[in-house]
Amino acid sequence: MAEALLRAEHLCKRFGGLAAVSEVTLDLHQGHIHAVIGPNGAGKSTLTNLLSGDLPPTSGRVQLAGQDVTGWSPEKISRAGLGRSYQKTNIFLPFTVWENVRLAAQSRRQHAGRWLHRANGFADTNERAERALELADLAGRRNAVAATISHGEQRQLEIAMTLATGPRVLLLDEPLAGMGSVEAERMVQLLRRLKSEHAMMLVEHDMDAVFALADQLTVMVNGEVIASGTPAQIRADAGVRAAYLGEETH
Ligand SMILES: Nc1ncnc2c1ncn2[C@@H]1O[C@H](COP(=O)(O)OP(=O)(O)OP(=O)(O)O)[C@@H](O)[C@H]1O
Repeated sequence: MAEALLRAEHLCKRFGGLAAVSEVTLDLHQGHIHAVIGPNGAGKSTLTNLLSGDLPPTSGRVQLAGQDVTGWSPEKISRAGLGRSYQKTNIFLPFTVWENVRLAAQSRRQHAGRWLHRANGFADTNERAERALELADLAGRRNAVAATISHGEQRQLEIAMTLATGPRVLLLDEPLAGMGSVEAERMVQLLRRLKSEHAMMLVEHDMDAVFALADQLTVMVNGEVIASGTPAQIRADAGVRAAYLGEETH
């Protein structure tokens, strides 16, 4: 397999006496979805925050496309190619779908200051926003005010805003949360479409979606990885069934 686009090595995060993330090592590869699952409080959100730069690790390293990005700010990590969607929405509700995506695309251009570069920068930004809108299947809703679109469409918009920053690595935090079955299926199709061009980490509680999408799963319990492997390996893992999956795999 080609070199990982993102690599976490021996990541640890302590909050006082609590080890929220302990010695987590994982790789994300282009064209693969790596799902991270585990019960509430397992450390999945903390791990996501460590990879995106929202939290500094207590120890361990994060490499993005071969570069050590440990301790970098979220903005710098975003410019280096990592896109993250949040559980709590970043959408500006009074703005249209297009305005939200355009603003997200523009956030990548804050260092392109010189007037000579402006015209090109403007075209690039619009192009990236347009492509993100299409990838997220929202082109037909571009003029709708964000507050008026459905919950499922708002989650699509959040993905579109992440895509507009031009990431190679996507960290998706519960993209199916609160969705009905039709919306969930649409999101599963969307994530499938995004897979070939990105390395993706998916944190998700919907096990049907996880097992439908993931190429690899890492299972966390109490901050530790208790298993990592293909969906078939994880389904068959006695430790995982006992600790977490048991009831859902009957
Ligand atoms: N800022 C913080 N300060 C102190 N403890 C924290 C902080 N953030 C998370 N924790 C604790 O770290 C542990 C892991 O939490 P985390 O939110 O990462 O779990 P999770 O797997 O994402 O859970 P969920 O599925 O409910 O979102 C929990 O015990 C939580 O209470």
